[in-house]
Amino acid sequence: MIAVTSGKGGVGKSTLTANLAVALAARGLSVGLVDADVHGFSVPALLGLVDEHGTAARPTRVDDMILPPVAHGVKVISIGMFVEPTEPGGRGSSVAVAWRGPMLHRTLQQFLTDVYFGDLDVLLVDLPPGTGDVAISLGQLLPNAEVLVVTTPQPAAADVAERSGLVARQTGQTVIGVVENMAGLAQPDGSLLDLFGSGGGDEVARRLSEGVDEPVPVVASVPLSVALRRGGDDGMPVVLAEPDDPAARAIEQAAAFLAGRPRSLAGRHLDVSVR
Ligand SMILES: Nc1ncnc2c1ncn2[C@@H]1O[C@H](COP(=O)(O)OP(=O)(O)OP(=O)(O)O)[C@@H](O)[C@H]1O
Repeated sequence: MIAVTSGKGGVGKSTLTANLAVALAARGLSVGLVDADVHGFSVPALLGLVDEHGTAARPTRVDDMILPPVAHGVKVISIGMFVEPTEPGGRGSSVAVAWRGPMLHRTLQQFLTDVYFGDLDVLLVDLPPGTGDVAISLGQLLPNAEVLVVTTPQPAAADVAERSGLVARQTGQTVIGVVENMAGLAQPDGSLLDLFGSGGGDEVARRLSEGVDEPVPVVASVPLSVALRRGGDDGMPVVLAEPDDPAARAIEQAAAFLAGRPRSLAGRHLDVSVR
């Protein structure tokens, strides 16, 4: 169980989580993905699970069980699969979900207990940005989760990203790595354009390594990439659509790190602590 978090929105957390899930599935792992970004769910669209009307694929119900749709080998569940889009032709996330803490907590709990994922090697959870209700709920529901922190290279973003890692740690979760996204864009002349500065990933990793036994590494630095953005818009993740793109390679590096960790949810109950 790996939760992906970020200090603030728009840093590419959902895009990276979707690509990581697909990259892990392509390695032959059995992968589930929970889109817990209930206010800004975008995972169904990123994985091509939204039709031309903006309606996300529906899970199948069998008695009390919810069977998640499968996209590119990944079993996916999202709040976007349970609501109607407000704008025809929207991408699903235009639905305003104005839920407060207890409702979010119950939804997350239901996603983790009633959705039948079968035997999984990895379950990725896309958290909403920040340190709010859902992050804390997840910490309570899944105290054993491991956490990846996504940040941009901007040094100013390091504070909020660090805080999201610290909140995870306070609820007993383990921060296993930092992914830097939106790093330098390669120019035709070979130089790098550091649109969002540089060093943010290293800085967050350094701070989160303070006072813990195992240092927190930067597991990948993913450059700005038109192909990555396009893959998200098309519902065809860049790791499949354009695997030689530098962003796809960086995501593969993060996937290799995750795949190499000793983990198996196979045959294990998810260890959800219901309160
Ligand atoms: N490396 C990148 N290069 C170019 N565009 C990117 C990159 N990473 C993400 N993007 C684009 O940035 C936008 C925000 O990405 P995304 O929705 O994944 O962010 P997020 O952190 O999940 O945001 P939120 O949590 O607020 O929903 C998207 O349009 C996505 O295509």
